[in-house]
Amino acid sequence: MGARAEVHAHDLVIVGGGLTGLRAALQACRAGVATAVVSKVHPLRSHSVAAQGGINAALGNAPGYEEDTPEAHAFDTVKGSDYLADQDAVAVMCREAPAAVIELEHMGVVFSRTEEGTIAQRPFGGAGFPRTCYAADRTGHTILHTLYEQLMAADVAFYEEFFVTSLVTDGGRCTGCTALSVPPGEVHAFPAKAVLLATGGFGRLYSRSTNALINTGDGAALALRAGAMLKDMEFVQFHPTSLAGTNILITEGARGEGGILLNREGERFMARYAPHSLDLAPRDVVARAIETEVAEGRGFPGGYVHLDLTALGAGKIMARLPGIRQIALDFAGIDPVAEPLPVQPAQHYSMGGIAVDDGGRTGVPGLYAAGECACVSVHGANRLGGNSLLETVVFGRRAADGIIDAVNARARPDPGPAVEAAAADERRVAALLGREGEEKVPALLRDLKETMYRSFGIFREEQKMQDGLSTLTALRKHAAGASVGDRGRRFNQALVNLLELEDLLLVGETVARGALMRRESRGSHTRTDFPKRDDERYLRHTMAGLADGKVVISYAPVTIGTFEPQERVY
Ligand SMILES: Cc1cc2nc3c(=O)[nH]c(=O)nc-3n(C[C@H](O)[C@H](O)[C@H](O)COP(=O)(O)OP(=O)(O)OC[C@H]3O[C@@H](n4cnc5c(N)ncnc54)[C@H](O)[C@@H]3O)c2cc1C
Repeated sequence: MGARAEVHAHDLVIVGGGLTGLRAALQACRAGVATAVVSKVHPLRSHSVAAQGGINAALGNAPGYEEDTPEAHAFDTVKGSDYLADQDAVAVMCREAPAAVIELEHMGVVFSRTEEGTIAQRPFGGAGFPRTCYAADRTGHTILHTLYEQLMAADVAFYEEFFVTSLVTDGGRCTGCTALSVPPGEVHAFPAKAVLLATGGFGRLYSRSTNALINTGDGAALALRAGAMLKDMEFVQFHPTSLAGTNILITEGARGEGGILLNREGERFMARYAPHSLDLAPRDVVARAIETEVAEGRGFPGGYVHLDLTALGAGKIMARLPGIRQIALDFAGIDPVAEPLPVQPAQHYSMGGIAVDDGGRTGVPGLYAAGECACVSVHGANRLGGNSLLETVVFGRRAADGIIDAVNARARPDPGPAVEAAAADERRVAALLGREGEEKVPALLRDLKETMYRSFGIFREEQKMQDGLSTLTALRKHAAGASVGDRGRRFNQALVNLLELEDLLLVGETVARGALMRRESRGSHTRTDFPKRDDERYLRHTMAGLADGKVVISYAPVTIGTFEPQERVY
């Protein structure tokens, strides 16, 4: 080592090759912006590929539900968010949804069809209409492959297996990033006029998660260290139905198609929690209900309830939920055509993220963010299923549109600061590889995840959270001396895991501090010691920033539009 870092200069560097990153890249390339996509895995292995149930748009294609509108979609979204979403951002997303879905169809996404041949739509939780467009139960896979195909014909540079380690700032402006090329184990410099973070969520902060192993909140940590703010980090979604034990997702589409939840007594218990919406209440409501059934002894030993799809029949399951059937067969040895599935809640989605406006701008000039790593605030305290895929394509495109204008007006930055940052990260990598500490990364990671699940899970309470925060502080100290084990440079996954652990610890602290300071229950943030929503004190966004290396919490107003906050009843 010691040689000068390799330098890759572009107008725009997009960090992340999921749906957000690819949709943004397509837009930027088509406008002639020299664009790079940097991703720690091959883009088609991005977590978006696992999305199952569908993408929302008020197309009104379901027979009998033709009167669906973007306004109805916006209302459901705002109510689902427990009124914490910014209503101007929600209006943008819902208004642009039909065109975004039709655009995907025109690119080649093979959506499932109605009898009439239009895009089929299924009911999803918290939605007043069947609004979720789907490709069986492989919607993310289908869309991601289509966007990737489109990009094969565009002039974009892909850097795969590059782990972004730092954002570069020069005079307060973001002028690129540095990334560890994992195969040789070298840090490269990426000077750029703009950087768009599209790094996905931080699900792997929790011991029970439906997320891919790569979802470690790197983007949020990078942004925070570069001076950007994070927003509403305490709002973490737990999906009600993951396969018990493995926590692989069983899509909400399974209930949308008619699946029902039963406790050990064979009771359709959702009738007690959401008498009108039943199994299709929003996720926060259903996850709490399952957790309560289990806690009160009406679950099955091992902590789960049943999701019964048998009434759907083999034909419907094969046509609409083939992936779910295969998952159940492969990972539980159960055929849902004949038997109910054991399900339990698991962490699923990060509502909070890097604070941005509806053009993806963070507070740091030149730095943008979109998709699950960002918080434009369309999900508030609880996301509705099907709205995340929508967010990726709508706000991925919008961020790119803003960036195109911005980069066209600027000259390329001096690459010097990026080169210096790469050299600094190279020294850091060498130091990490040389550490002799006793602490091992896998054990620290396990403690962190279990702490988060125990202290900042579905039900939260002051003392448990204080204990959790103390453990996080201790874990940060231990991690500062942890050794990597493998000292080699090539494909050093243990090194990547240590870098991810550092990011998760920082992100975890923002979740913890936000949760402790929000003394109310709203959406996914349920405090047993403060069970009511408190609009007077907490109808506001939690903002987390870094000052002298410490997480500092402040608050920002919520944008209310036509929908006045009301009690949520389902
Ligand atoms: C199992 C499952 C099913 C889902 N189903 C649905 C659904 O049906 N409908 C719906 O609306 N939502 C669904 N969601 C949510 C939705 O899939 C995600 O929110 C969305 O796909 C996120 O897309 P993204 O582009 O923002 O991030 P991702 O797809 O997670 O992509 C992140 C990218 O960032 C890269 N990256 C991260 N860190 C770094 C780093 N340090 N350096 C370089 N690259 C980095 C990764 O390599 C990856 O390419 C589901 C989620 C799960 C877990």
